[in-house]
Amino acid sequence: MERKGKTSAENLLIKIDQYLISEDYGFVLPHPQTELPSYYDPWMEIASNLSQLIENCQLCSKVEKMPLLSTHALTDYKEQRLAHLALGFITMGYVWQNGSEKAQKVLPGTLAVPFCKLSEVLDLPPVLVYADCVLANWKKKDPSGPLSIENLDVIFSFPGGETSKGFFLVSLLVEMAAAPGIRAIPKIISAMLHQDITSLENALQDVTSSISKMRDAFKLIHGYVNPEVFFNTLRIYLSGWKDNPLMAGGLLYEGVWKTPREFSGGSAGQSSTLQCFDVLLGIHSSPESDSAAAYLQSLRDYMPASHRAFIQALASGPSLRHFVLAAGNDRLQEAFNSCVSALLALRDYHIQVVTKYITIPAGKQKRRGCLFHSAVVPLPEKGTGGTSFMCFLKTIRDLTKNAQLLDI
Ligand code: HEM
Ligand SMILES: Nc1ccc(Cl)cc1-c1cn[nH]n1
Repeated sequence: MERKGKTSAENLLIKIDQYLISEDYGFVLPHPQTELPSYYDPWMEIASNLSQLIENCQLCSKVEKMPLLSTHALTDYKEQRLAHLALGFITMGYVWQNGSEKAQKVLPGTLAVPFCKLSEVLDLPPVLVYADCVLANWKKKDPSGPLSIENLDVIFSFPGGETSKGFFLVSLLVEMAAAPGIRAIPKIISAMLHQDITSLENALQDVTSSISKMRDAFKLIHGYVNPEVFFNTLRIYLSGWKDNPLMAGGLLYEGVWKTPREFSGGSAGQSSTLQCFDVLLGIHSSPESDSAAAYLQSLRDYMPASHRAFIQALASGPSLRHFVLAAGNDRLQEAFNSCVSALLALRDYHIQVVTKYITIPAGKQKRRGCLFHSAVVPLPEKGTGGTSFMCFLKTIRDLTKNAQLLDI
């Protein structure tokens, strides 16, 4: 998709579908494939019945009896994304089926070998990523119906039933709300290159409106995700094995690598949407000096390669911040600051949600005196009860706040 000899700005003016970004769906995979050729039935049967197999303690034996399948028949991109999604769900289910304190440390070769081969083809890590369980894990119930949560379903889910489904579908609707903002980005680049202030102002208003609609979609979380089920069940299955005290050294991928390998768990920090808007607005643009920014930047390795390339092209293009500052135009600066304010409001709202869905249930669990381990988000208490992930979120929030352009 990158054309040699073109500047990154000109590359961005290539239609975004060259980066496998949809005009209508943004980074969401449009109309994901829901079936694989029957040769892959052993994978699809397990992934489609994961919760029941875990509940009946049958997952281990099913995986270990799985035939070693070749990935060669997976030639179409949407087939490959569905297969990575299915193997990702099976892998998380297999590792965490006995709870976070009794993680399986070895992934059987019948799963590890095809998962790693397919991950290499897609340039994704061999772990369930956000692009799997949110962006490629959806279908309409009634194909002629609306893109509403009532008419959407997931392809695969974890234990935690409706909460698992709701968490992925609410995230999907947040991503879909971003589409108008993402398709405004090439218009912004073009307006800067052509010194077109009016078009730039209009495109920035599209970004603001889109981010506001993301927050509206986010509010659905309260009606579809239960805090206790999220905290005690779903969160565990999204856990990774990087810097995870419960899986020191990571997971051994049998038949692939001789030593265990570390990979992070699923996180919306892997969302190309939020990282795009951060780069566009020049938020936390110094990973060398800011560990939170460095952590987020490291998660780009967990994004589809073409989406990662789009963010990199955006980051190496003309600075919107500098353009707006140099223009010395009040209305343009207001339009820029409205984008930042909308993103700040989204992050503030997110922190409120995290308090309801993690901090409060964690406090209840502590008061119940349970041995407390968190896998998906290590929750070491820090000083005055400030946890590392909450400090991380507030750092990113504050970096967003500081991105406002001061009055001319
Ligand atoms: C029950 C709901 C949610 C909880 C408990 C939650 C929790 C967290 C936690 C603990 C982190 C920091 C650690 C990490 O990276 O995993 C985080 C990061 C993040 N979450 Fe969520 N989250 C929730 C829903 C969402 C949704 C629906 C979105 C948007 C689709 C989202 C977007 C993000 C982003 C973009 C980050 C990276 C930090 C940032 O850019 O601000 N979260 N979330
Ligand atoms: N919304 C999400 C959906 C899926 C997965 Cl795997 C993670 C998240 C998330 C949210 N915040 N941090 N991670």
